[in-house]
Amino acid sequence: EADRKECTQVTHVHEWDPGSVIQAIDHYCRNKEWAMNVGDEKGCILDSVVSEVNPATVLELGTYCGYSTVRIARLLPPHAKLITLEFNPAVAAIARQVIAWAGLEDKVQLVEGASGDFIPRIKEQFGVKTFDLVFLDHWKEYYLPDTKLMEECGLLRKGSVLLADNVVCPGAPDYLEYVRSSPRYESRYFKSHLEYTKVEDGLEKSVFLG
Ligand SMILES: CNc1ncnc2c1ncn2[C@@H]1O[C@H](/C=C/CNC(=O)c2cc(-c3ccc(F)cc3)cc(O)c2O)[C@H](F)[C@H]1O
Ligand SMILES: [Mg+2]
Repeated sequence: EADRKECTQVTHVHEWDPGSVIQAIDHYCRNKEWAMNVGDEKGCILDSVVSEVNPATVLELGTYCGYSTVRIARLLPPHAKLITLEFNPAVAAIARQVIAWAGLEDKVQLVEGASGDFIPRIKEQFGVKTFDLVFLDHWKEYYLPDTKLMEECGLLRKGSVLLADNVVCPGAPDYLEYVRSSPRYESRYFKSHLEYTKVEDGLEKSVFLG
């Protein structure tokens, strides 16, 4: 199981490496202007789940500025692929820079478009059969419909892990109800805090049982 080790990051800012990109964003959002990145506290839980799953294929719904994209991609084994979906072009352009600064372009495929349109096309367009890990961090009311869509499109296999941000704040009640009551999922809540604040939030890790 993913442990909740305190993850202390000591990074030497030589050139733009993933650790210094992560540190720079966290520092700015904690001290200058809040932003809805998963952040350092929940980020450590994300790190431990990624390390535990050691995925060859990852799907991220909601790239935003690319903070969690960098957190995930930096931990992927060689030849692993992360597809991240973002439908706001301005935000996608920022994420591309953040991913490039971290030197992770060859592990990440940022696709501009809406999850509802792209999920049904991922198989034939990107040659992905199933995802080992899905990180949900887009508009919260789409967590459930998109999860059902991924099931219908056969993108999940026995053992696929769904990790959802913000299941408490802002909350995704219908999604939580679904993954916690469905016999097809084994779900676990990782209690944490809303990024850069003391407000409760957490990640829900749900293993698809096939
Ligand atoms: C619907 N399909 C989509 N397809 C592709 N990209 C998408 C899609 N939907 C959104 N995007 C893209 O994904 C991002 C959206 C992220 C939404 N995130 C949040 O709202 C969110 C909100 C809070 C929050 C908490 C407390 C408070 F007081 C204020 C805010 C905290 C969090 O960690 C969040 O993740 C991006 F912006 C949008 O273009
Ligand atoms: Mg979030």
